Amino acid sequence: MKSAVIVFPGSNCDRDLAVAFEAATGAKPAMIWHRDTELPDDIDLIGVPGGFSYGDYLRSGAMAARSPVMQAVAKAADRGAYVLGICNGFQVLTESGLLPGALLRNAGGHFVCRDVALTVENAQSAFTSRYEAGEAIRYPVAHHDGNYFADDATLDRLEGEGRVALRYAESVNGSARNIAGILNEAGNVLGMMPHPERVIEAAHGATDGKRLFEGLVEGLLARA
Ligand SMILES: NC(=O)CC[C@H](N)C(=O)O
Repeated sequence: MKSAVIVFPGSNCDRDLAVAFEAATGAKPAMIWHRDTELPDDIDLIGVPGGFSYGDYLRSGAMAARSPVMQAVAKAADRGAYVLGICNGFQVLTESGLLPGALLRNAGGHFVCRDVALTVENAQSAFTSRYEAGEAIRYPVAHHDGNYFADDATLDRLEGEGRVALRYAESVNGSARNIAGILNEAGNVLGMMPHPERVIEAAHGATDGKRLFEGLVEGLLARA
């Protein structure tokens, strides 16, 4: 099972994500610099981490989305590799067109940094298979651009196709329909603002995020 974490100038959650991938898969992920143009053909799992790529200049994730490596990420996603974008990673995935919509400035204009209550909406994706549908969980958030926006037709489609994976169970950032995480059409790309990699071991004070990574590994083993 091969995993990779993409590193942009300004990424700051790449190592946390690497620790989470290693704990779940049993092997260290390849750390891939954003200028690289290729990923191994047999890559199974790609993490697009949180942080402030390019200092959030222009729009969060906009410049990173144009990094050479993102074409390789899109190609890997096309052939079914799992792609997990967390926080800035979610912003990069919307900016690069792998996921619909956009992450706008938080309603209220403040950076929000705290644990939030979430509901698992779809427990059938590879990312959420270890949770129950409707389960209440808590992950931390830390962002200023987490206000998910899409037009009504796109939102209706996401809801209708079960592509809202996670929803805030409280008011956090003004996101349309309280959306915290969405899937692509094929279900192998997930973008989410909350940070599961920050709650995977007892020392973190909570372990709600652990099952997300375990579910992914289970999904990959089932495919093999
Ligand atoms: N923790 C993060 O990934 C921060 C994301 C992003 N740069 C924001 O603040 O909106």
